[in-house]
Amino acid sequence: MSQRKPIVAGNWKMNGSVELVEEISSKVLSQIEEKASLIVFPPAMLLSSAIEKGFVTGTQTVSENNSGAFTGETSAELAKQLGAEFSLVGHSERRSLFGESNEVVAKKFSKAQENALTPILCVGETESQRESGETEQVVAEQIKAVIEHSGIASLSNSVIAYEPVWAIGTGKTASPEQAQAVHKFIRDMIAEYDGHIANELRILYGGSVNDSNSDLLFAQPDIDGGLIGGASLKADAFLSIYKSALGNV
Ligand SMILES: O=C(CO)COP(=O)(O)O
Repeated sequence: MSQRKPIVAGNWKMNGSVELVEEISSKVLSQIEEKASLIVFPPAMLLSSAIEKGFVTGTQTVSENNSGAFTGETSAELAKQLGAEFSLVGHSERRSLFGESNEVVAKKFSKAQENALTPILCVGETESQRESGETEQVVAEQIKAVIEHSGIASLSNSVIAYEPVWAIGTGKTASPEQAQAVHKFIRDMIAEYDGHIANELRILYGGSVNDSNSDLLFAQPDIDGGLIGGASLKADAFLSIYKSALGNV
């Protein structure tokens, strides 16, 4: 069991509604305890509603630019003004559907921090990369791109989410042992730069987490909570996953 405060984060992707913000807030917010954080990442259009209801929030991505002629982009500066506190960067859907390279993700990470948003850096391998034994190399490269761009100290004010691409939205969760092995690899890799940062860093697991597998996943020594997709859209399941995190501290 770690001293790190766990996080249960809900990535709504392009789902949800004003009604869902209301429903989840009314069922979940009264159950929040100091010892574990709950964060929601709604679509940008619902950010204000979620903040008004009292959620701790973040954006699902940020632009690597501050402002200007970038139609459709999400500004870290404006998100901060609205009251957002976090931003996902490098989610695998952004990498695969919107062509975000490790270098672009590193710029977004730094733009989030420049605007006092805490980045949650998403990393993870595809199924074919796992099958060919490249998991550690892929994850290491994704993290090293950020270290090269912003320095190792930048990780002290960030969170990492390990989300194997093959487990996202597929119902194929990584086993607690498989997830723990990669989380430990990430922590050990960062410890080679700075042991203190590695020890303090929260590393979340994401990929088909639900209220039946969250207990065992969160009990692993290097898993500090979860980044939840589909199950974060259902108030009861999301609450029960949050309670798994509470149960592990
Ligand atoms: O992508 C995810 C969270 O960012 C995981 O999604 P699922 O929980 O729906 O697999």
